[in-house]
Amino acid sequence: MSDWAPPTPAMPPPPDPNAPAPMVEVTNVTKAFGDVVAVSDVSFRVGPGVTALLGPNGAGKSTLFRVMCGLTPPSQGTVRVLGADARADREVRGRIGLAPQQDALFDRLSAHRFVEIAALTHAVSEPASAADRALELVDLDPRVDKPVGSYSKGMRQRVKLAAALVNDPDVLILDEPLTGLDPVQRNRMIRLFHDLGDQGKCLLVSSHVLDEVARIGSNVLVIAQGRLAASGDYRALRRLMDDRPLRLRINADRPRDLAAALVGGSFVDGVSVSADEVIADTTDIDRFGRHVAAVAKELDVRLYEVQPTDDDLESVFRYLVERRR
Ligand SMILES: Nc1ncnc2c1ncn2[C@@H]1O[C@H](COP(=O)(O)OP(=O)(O)OP(=O)(O)O)[C@@H](O)[C@H]1O
Repeated sequence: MSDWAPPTPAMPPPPDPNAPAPMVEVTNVTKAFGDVVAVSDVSFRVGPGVTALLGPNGAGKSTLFRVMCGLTPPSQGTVRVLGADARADREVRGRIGLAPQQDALFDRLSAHRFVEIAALTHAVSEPASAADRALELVDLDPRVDKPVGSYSKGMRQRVKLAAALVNDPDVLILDEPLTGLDPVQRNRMIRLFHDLGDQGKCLLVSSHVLDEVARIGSNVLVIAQGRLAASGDYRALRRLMDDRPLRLRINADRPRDLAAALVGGSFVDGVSVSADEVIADTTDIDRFGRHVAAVAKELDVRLYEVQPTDDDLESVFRYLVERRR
């Protein structure tokens, strides 16, 4: 998954015989809760390194992660982690580390005890020293004996990550691990992800923040409304997003005159007008902006504001989902 790839169709493409074996392989996975389809026909493969799973709240990221870890069965489709079905294969389950989104820590325990318990559940030998090492990896002092209930949000995130790391897993599934971290902690954490990826581990890291994703990893899976909306290299994805149609709101003193002059003009895909504004669609924002300014000058129309109406992340996701249909 190093280059831009169109979204995976219902049938995944045949595997490249020269590609390394995927560490996680999700094939046509659907997960429904009654009438709610949380994940819909998602397919992808990932290998070693860091892959970001980007999607707005409610997109299905946590559900997909839970299915991948074998915590809940898919309604349809298959998941293979390290070549096996995590639900059926105990050994493989032990090679997956999950840091869930929920802040499910036992508040009265110390961080060390919490992580040590995680080590015990994985039957790690010498759980106390494994907990020391995992806490040190995430920059927490294992000797601190305070209850985790007194920790900051960022520290609690790191305790969860230490618990996920304690059995030295090959596959790490991290659900919104950067939430609540300050910029310094965030940078350290991202560096740690890359170090682990460089060691050959497979990390899947979810986020709903587009700009954060660029730093998490160059490989990105975008999930929206339960579907895989796009996958591939972050820069290609960003270009695709930048090329998407934009809807602009133009406030001017004579909107009707301006709209009439814009209809059919260069870089204008559509125009509508109301009492006090023009709404215009374009796929070339820079040239469109220059065109509007030139037209307004020619007509002696006063421009107050030219603003995207839908330049938010939700619209990006909508666009990506719609172009798949
Ligand atoms: N156990 C469940 N029962 C019913 N519906 C569920 C269940 N778990 C998730 N859903 C629904 O599935 C959809 C996807 O939720 P999910 O938590 O996977 O999304 P997400 O991308 O992780 O978002 P968030 O970051 O807000 O948790 C949502 O509509 C959610 O309400």
